[in-house]
Amino acid sequence: MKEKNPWYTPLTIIITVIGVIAIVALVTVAVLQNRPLLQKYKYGIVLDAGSSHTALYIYQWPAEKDNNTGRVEQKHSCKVTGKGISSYAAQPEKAGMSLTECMQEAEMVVPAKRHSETPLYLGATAGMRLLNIENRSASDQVFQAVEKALQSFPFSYQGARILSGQEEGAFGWVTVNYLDDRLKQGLETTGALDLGGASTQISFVSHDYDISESPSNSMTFRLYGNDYNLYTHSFLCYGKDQVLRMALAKQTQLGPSTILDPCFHPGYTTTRNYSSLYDSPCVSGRRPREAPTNFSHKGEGNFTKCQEVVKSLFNTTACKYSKCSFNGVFQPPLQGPFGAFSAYYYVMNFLNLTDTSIHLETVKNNLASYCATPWNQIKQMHLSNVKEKYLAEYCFSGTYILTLLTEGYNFTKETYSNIKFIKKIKGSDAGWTLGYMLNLTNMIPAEAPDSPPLPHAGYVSIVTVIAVLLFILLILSLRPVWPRCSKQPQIV
Ligand SMILES: Nc1ccn([C@@H]2O[C@H](COP(=O)(O)OP(=O)(O)OP(=O)(O)O)[C@@H](O)[C@H]2O)c(=O)n1
Ligand SMILES: [Ca+2]
Repeated sequence: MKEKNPWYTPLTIIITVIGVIAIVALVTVAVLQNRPLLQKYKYGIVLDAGSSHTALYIYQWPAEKDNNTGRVEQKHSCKVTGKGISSYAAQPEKAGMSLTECMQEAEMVVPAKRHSETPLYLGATAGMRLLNIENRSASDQVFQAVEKALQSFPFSYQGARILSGQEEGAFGWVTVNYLDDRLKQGLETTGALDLGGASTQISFVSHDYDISESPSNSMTFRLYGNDYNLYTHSFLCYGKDQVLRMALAKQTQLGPSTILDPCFHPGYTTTRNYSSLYDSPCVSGRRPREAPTNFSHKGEGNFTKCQEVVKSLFNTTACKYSKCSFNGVFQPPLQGPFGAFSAYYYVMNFLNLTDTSIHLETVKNNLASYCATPWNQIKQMHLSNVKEKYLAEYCFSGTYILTLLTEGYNFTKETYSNIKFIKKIKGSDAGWTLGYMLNLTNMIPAEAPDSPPLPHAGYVSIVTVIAVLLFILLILSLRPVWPRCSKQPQIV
């Protein structure tokens, strides 16, 4: 008699079909239930009203995660044409008008249905701090004009204000460490070095930092369940444009009609106006009594002499603390890696000196030979793609940066390589704006967010494996029944 295959019984077929359908249904439910929702974004806009220029940044993050784990990233940036808003002190309405083009761009970039819920902030830094010191009512008028302009756009306007130096430094630090994913993971943090046109900031976590020594330099944060005790300081007037004024003021102290400046290339010559040079609170006290209207500014191209001029702008003798950077400002021992951005990056990138693994002496030698290059030659090489104003100043700026880092902040030839000159981190610009927005929108929680114990893919795989195992078990448990019914020995 032909033996019937027990696997082909109707019962087995029915069980198999039902089992397969059940597994498919189970896995489909698991996949669909936990599938990330269709990516929808929310947006935030921050205007960085710096001393030299204004830039607009648009950030985006997944809509369903805005309160904790979602990654905020830079979606778009727009550089406002013209100078910083503080330069419009004499005609404030123009400060507002200058923002129009970038704001219109923002209207295009942010989807219309998100406009009304998109927060819009403007933060002003050292240029407005100086204007506020110099002429309070002019600074108020600039703000009024800017507010009026920003309110005419369909976003959720959240205000325009001057950031304190501490905020500027601390938010730059938050940005760098947020983008590097160091905060969420509780890793060692990166210090932040920001060099602007009118001020410069240094911020880092130092374990040897005793807050009580200088409470005004301390900022404490609790982020993702970790406590940070941040040291931060902003030096007003030590941004590269104001330092250049101070350097020129130092050299024109006696009111000569010609100065031979070691920080500019040999053959460089221009006429400058005494009044506009001294038109800043950073130098106004030094104006010579009997100065001619103009002076002739000629280059000499001598790095060593230039460094002496720059060094003379740092007071490194007076210090009432255990340790100081310069001008009597407390600074704990430097610690960890540092990211140096904004003008640090622009200048060192132009000079091809962003590689900090190169020995500091070699960096200085390269800069010295760049400074000694005749102005004509420099123009021939770069004028086609770099603005003449920037170009003329890179020797000075490079010298200032190296002097600030070594003589000011006390980086040594050994610790210089801890610095990385950076512009962007994972597509977002390094700067204070992202940290500012994250803080104002409470997007970094103080405590570590609860996350599901398993990632989505892991969950689906485990459900699938368990379902298949159960099914096999079911089949196997039925199996002993079949041979008994079909293979019964024949009793003769
Ligand atoms: N390609 C560029 C762009 C800018 N700069 C210089 O970099 C400085 C400005 O840096 P930035 O970070 O934009 O300063 P602000 O934010 O405008 O100034 P602050 O932060 O002090 O308010 C200015 O001296 C500008 O001349 C430069 O040398 N090369
Ligand atoms: Ca800046």
